Amino acid sequence: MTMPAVHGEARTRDGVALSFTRHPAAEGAPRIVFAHSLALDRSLWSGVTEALGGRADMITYDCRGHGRSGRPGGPYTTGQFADDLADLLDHHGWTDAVVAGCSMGGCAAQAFASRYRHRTRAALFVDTTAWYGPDAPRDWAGRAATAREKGLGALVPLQLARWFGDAFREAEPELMNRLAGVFTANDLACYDAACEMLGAADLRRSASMIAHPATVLVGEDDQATPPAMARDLANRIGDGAAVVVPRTRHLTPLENPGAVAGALTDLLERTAERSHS
Ligand SMILES: O=C(O)CCC(=O)CC(=O)O
Repeated sequence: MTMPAVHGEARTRDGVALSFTRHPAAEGAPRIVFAHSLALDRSLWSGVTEALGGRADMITYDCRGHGRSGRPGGPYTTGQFADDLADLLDHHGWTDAVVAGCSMGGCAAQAFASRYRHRTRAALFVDTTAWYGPDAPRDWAGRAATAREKGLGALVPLQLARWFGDAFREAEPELMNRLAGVFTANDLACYDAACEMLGAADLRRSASMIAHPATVLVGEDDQATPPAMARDLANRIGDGAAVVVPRTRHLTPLENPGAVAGALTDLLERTAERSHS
């Protein structure tokens, strides 16, 4: 049975309000926390939480500097985003959880799974990477500069095309409008700080410290964090990871929530088997 969602606010150790939604489930259900991608918000995961409703106790939230959460100035780091996740779990009295993250949220999830190994039951990394490559600091600084000089609206056509293929964009005009609204509602300084964080992110060594059941899911047409980057991440993960490649682009939780829910279901089964063996 699906219970009503609960909305609330948790405080991080440095006093930032994190706005969250909890989708409760019966006592003993697996616990999953979801981190979203750059310049979007927790609604990225709506289709996935709907698909898993009642089968897992789930928390989605807006990362610092995003959505309805606090908007502190930078610099931002993936370690700080990992600490935010830990503080969110503390707020709910969760000692551990399955952590799922998409793109920027996938970097936060990687940082969490290596920094808080004892609090990670399993990890799902979606459309993400351990490292954006040698040109990343310059590329991400360029993205932030465009936003500062021309406004976030100038980036919307690029973003939509990076997130989804032509056919999906054409079939989902309302979703595209909604996402453009979420994207342009961001605070420029926070967007800048998040871009700088992604440019500087290098989680390649920490990936080897991840020693939990893990799945790396990547859209076969993802041009932001392509399948080669995802495979590199999977190969670096301590115990190895399952790799799932649906026919999507960069935001699989929106384009094919069923594929993400299926990967999570499989991951939960593998995690349960491992804890019984
Ligand atoms: O739009 C891009 O080129 C990359 C976006 C990205 O990887 C960060 C994110 O979506 O969180």
